[in-house]
Amino acid sequence: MDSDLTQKSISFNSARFLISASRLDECLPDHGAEVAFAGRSNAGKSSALNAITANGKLARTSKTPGRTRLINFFSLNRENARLVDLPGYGYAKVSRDMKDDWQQHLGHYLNDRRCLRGLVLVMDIRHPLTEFDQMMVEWCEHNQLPLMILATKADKLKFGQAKTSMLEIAKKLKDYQCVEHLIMFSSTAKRGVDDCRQALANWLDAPEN
Ligand SMILES: Nc1nc2c(ncn2[C@@H]2O[C@H](COP(=O)(O)OP(=O)(O)OP(=O)(O)O)[C@@H](O)[C@H]2O)c(=O)[nH]1
Ligand SMILES: [Mg+2]
Repeated sequence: MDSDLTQKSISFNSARFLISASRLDECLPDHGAEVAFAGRSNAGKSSALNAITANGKLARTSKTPGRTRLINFFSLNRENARLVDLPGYGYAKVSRDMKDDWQQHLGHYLNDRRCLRGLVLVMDIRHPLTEFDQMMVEWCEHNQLPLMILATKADKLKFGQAKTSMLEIAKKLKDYQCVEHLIMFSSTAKRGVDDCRQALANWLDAPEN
């Protein structure tokens, strides 16, 4: 029988917390399909995950940057399909050592995780494409990893301003093959959630390469 027909369609509402890891060797076995959420501290990664899974309590969010300090894994209704909330980068208030430590573990995860199917790069629509964001885009391009950009907190701008910002982001990214989706997003207003879910389901459904 065609295995695609036997696969359950992915339901994001069924997401559950699995484990937290501070290092690559604490992560779950590298099987199945994962999509990770990366971005600056306070950009809105955990909030985006909560909007996508329609579960406000799934990933912890905070007004204070640096809330997510571990790599958090969330299961979906399909065995071995997972969403991953990564610690934010660029948080200035932690010590240099701690910062290096995180970045190293993040680097290990991104470089070595074979089941990673795509990266969701979350950026505040009012401060898009920071230096670190650009590094992530370059990294995805270099590693041929599909990239989805969520320009979030769109509710903080008037619609016209948000549109202009999207056009500017699109212009800056037009030469990157890795950018598969650029979505105007708001966790608060639930904008872009359906488009994001659709794109995530396609990545998680794709056969292993
Ligand atoms: N208005 C508005 N606020 C948002 C939105 N998304 C997130 N926020 C707020 O932004 C702050 C940071 O959100 P988080 O989701 O915790 O950010 P994060 O990227 O996970 O941060 P770290 O875990 O520190 O890396 C919180 O106060 C959220 O309520 C949004 O779409 N609209
Ligand atoms: Mg977070």
